[in-house]
Amino acid sequence: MRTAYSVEMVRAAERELMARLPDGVLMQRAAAGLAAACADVLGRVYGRRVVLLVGSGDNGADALYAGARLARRGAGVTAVLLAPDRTHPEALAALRRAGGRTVPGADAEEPLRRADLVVDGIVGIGGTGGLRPDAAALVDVIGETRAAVVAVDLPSGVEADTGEVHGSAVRADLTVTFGAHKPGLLVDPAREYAGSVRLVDIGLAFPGEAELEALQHADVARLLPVPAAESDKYRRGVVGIAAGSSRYPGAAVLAVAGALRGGAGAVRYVGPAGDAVLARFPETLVSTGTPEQAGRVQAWVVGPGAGDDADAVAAVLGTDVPVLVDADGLRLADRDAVRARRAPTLLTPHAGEAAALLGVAREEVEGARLRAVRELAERYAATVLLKGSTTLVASPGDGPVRVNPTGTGWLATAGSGDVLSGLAGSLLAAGLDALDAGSVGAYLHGLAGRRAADGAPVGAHDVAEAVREAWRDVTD
Ligand SMILES: NC(=O)C1=CN([C@@H]2O[C@H](COP(=O)(O)OP(=O)(O)OC[C@H]3O[C@@H](n4cnc5c(N)ncnc54)[C@H](OP(=O)(O)O)[C@@H]3O)[C@@H](O)[C@H]2O)[C@@H](O)CC1
Ligand SMILES: [K+]
Repeated sequence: MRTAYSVEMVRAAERELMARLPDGVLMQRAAAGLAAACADVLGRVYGRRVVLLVGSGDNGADALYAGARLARRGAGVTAVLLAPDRTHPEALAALRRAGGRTVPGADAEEPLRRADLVVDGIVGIGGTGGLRPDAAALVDVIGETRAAVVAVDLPSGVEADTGEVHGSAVRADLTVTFGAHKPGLLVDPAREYAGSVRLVDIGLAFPGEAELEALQHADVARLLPVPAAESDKYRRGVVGIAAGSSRYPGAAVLAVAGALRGGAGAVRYVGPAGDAVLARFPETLVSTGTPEQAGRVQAWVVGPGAGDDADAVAAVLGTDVPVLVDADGLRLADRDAVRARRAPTLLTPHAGEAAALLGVAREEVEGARLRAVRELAERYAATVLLKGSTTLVASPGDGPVRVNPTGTGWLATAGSGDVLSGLAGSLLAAGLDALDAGSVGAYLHGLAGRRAADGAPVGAHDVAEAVREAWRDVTD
């Protein structure tokens, strides 16, 4: 499991460790890791031109100490001091001893334009709000150069705890982060500014819960249902799909396609698209009538392509088995009925649907995904999977939010969400709890999207087909 910790927890871990170590040890560990990463980016250090952007805090000090290491290996290092009077004195002295030179912020443009590498030490976890104007002006210049950009701890200007970006921020090729990932490094839009992320272990220990968790192959393999020798379809779980309409029969087919690959023992379909479903998947148990009249089901998926069938949504919410609500179902679901449920409920909105549920603009959700997903989970007293450029899954309360690491832009294709709802619903029927079903479903779905795309556009149907390949990848 990969984890990310809030600034508050990183600070607490830092205090605890610093109390037991001589002064400056942590910063030297950070600087050594940072310098090594910069050397990797440069390939050859000797003779290369490195510009450090140095703010007034310890983030700038890390940059200075790493710059000193690079200067000792023959790089030409120039430090741009944004706050010359408040620069970390020892770190500055170390850079000067190593032969580095300094310039004030006003003279940054010329060295920046000639740089091979820019090290962003403007601000780290101590930053709040967007960058100040002098720092923001430098960011604009970096954007015009060919230099590689390495961010220290975080790209300056992004919010460490939320992944929000207010105003301009540094766009890095690589972010070297210390002690733990910060939430912003894993959540868009900030994640996109971070480039690739390298974690330098400086010895911090975290007794409490993480803010974010990202499943890895081994975690998913552990959670995936495996049929036992004596399994029958009911023990493996039957998932009911109440989806599709005469206008959107395809949504039903795709949800069933996902459900068949999710590990349930059987898929039951209820709705007006039974013929289309059977034509494609003869193994489906199709019933006409309402969800209450269908046979035994261990979890329901309701909503994809459902049009205005509010009765089906209400009927499914009234059952005492786990329920996944997606697409039209989200609009039709009564909030109090969701809140009143005792069995697990998983809502799977994309940003537009989440915005409608929260009564805000879509951009607001996209700019603050973590906040939006937690807020929805509280309001609905349900687990919420927020789809998009970073898919997040949150249950009510303060526990860690799951962030999906396998997403790909290729999944932004019509019907892809229907496949995910079937897949995650199937995992619910197989006995996973809502947080696990949502995050394992998103993981497999993302991997399947990558597998199916392999660098070229895909349709949702291809993604469903590739889920088995993804499953094998994970359990291999
Ligand atoms: N945690 C650890 O274990 C370790 C942490 N380490 C390192 O320490 C870093 C944290 O250092 P930190 O606490 O000194 O804060 P930091 O990020 O440098 O920023 C504070 C300065 O920035 C300024 N400033 C604020 N907002 C701003 C803005 N929007 N735009 C521009 N400027 C802004 C603010 O100025 P002021 O408000 O005072 O004018 C203040 O002086 C951390 O990220 C990591 O790199 C490692 O060395 C080793 C172990
Ligand atoms: K930084």
